[in-house]
Amino acid sequence: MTAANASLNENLPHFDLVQSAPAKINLALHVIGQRADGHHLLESIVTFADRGDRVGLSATDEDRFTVSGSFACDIPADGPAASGNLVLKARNSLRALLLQRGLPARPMHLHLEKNLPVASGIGGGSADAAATLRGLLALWAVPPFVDDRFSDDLAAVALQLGADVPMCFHGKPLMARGVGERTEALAAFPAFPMLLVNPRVPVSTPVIFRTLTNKANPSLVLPHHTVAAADWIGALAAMRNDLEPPAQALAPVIGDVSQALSETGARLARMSGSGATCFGLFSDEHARDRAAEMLCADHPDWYVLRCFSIGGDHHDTA
Ligand SMILES: C[C@](O)(CO)[C@H](O)COP(=O)(O)OP(=O)(O)OC[C@H]1O[C@@H](n2ccc(N)nc2=O)[C@H](O)[C@@H]1O
Ligand SMILES: Nc1ncnc2c1ncn2[C@@H]1O[C@H](COP(=O)(O)OP(=O)(O)OP(=O)(O)O)[C@@H](O)[C@H]1O
Repeated sequence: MTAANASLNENLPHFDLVQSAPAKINLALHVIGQRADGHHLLESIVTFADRGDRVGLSATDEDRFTVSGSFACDIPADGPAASGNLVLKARNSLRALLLQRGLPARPMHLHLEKNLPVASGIGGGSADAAATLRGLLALWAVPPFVDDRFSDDLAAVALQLGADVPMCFHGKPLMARGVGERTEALAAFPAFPMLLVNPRVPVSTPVIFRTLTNKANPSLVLPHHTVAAADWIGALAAMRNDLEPPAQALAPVIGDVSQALSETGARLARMSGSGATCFGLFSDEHARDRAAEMLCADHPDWYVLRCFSIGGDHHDTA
């Protein structure tokens, strides 16, 4: 398992290292089966926004955890509840893995800047966990090949933290399979001007999977040939998010969000993950910004984030 690059960030200047934890977007998500343990088998085209949460890390004498950001109030962060935070779960799991091998994992101050809405289908908690793993691997100076099994054990730790954590650890456009743990880079995948819109209704992932009735949908067909950036939108439009019907049944406003995105000029609008956030892909930045202004004026209570989706390592511009 290889991690996306670490990045220093000027807005959290007091930390030794700042890792970005970008929003994850399921551009298409097909549910094609179910395992005996109840987990669903998925095929998903996933990309990431250039915006998200941030995790600051600094070596210190005693472990600490602090939070800030617009959505800090919505996550477990204080007292015993804090141990349920995916940042601390990630730290504890990685530390246990290193200690098993006799490697040090010294105390750390971890700070989470929570900018993404919680339980919103854009993998905020998973992104935070993946960013924590990346940052700790760097600051704990874990040698790239601890032993033969380390990479497999690290992958297992990531998956145990959440089905979305392996893809967030990868951090670049990808095709995910299995329950989300098998990732394959989409190196030529384009970047798009994008809006993320959430009606501020939290949606529980387990509830959506539980209420899903159609568990054996047609497979996702990736284009065989190299697709020009602009043609990807057409290819994606022929795909689906199979979690959208159960999510809309639970939160009908998701349909309103998707429709509003289409009506304001999105070339493709769809729900991400288990909802309720919907993404809109736009032909250019101006069209995206006009749409954002209209959506904010018509729905002042919705969360609207202007961003770009990131492209693969070898992408052309859309
Ligand atoms: C909907 C997606 O976001 C798409 O990327 C993911 O499949 C969900 O990823 P996640 O939020 O990290 O999910 P987890 O925290 O691992 O799982 C929450 C619950 O969702 C259900 N779950 C999750 C993933 C999966 N492939 N099948 C499932 O049935 C299980 O009931 C599980 O207990
Ligand atoms: N750092 C964290 N950020 C967000 N949620 C967290 C965090 N730690 C624990 N949680 C808990 O995880 C649950 C899911 O939150 P999250 O925001 O990751 O959901 P999501 O965006 O729907 O994820 P996905 O797209 O992976 O299904 C919430 O109940 C929340 O309380």
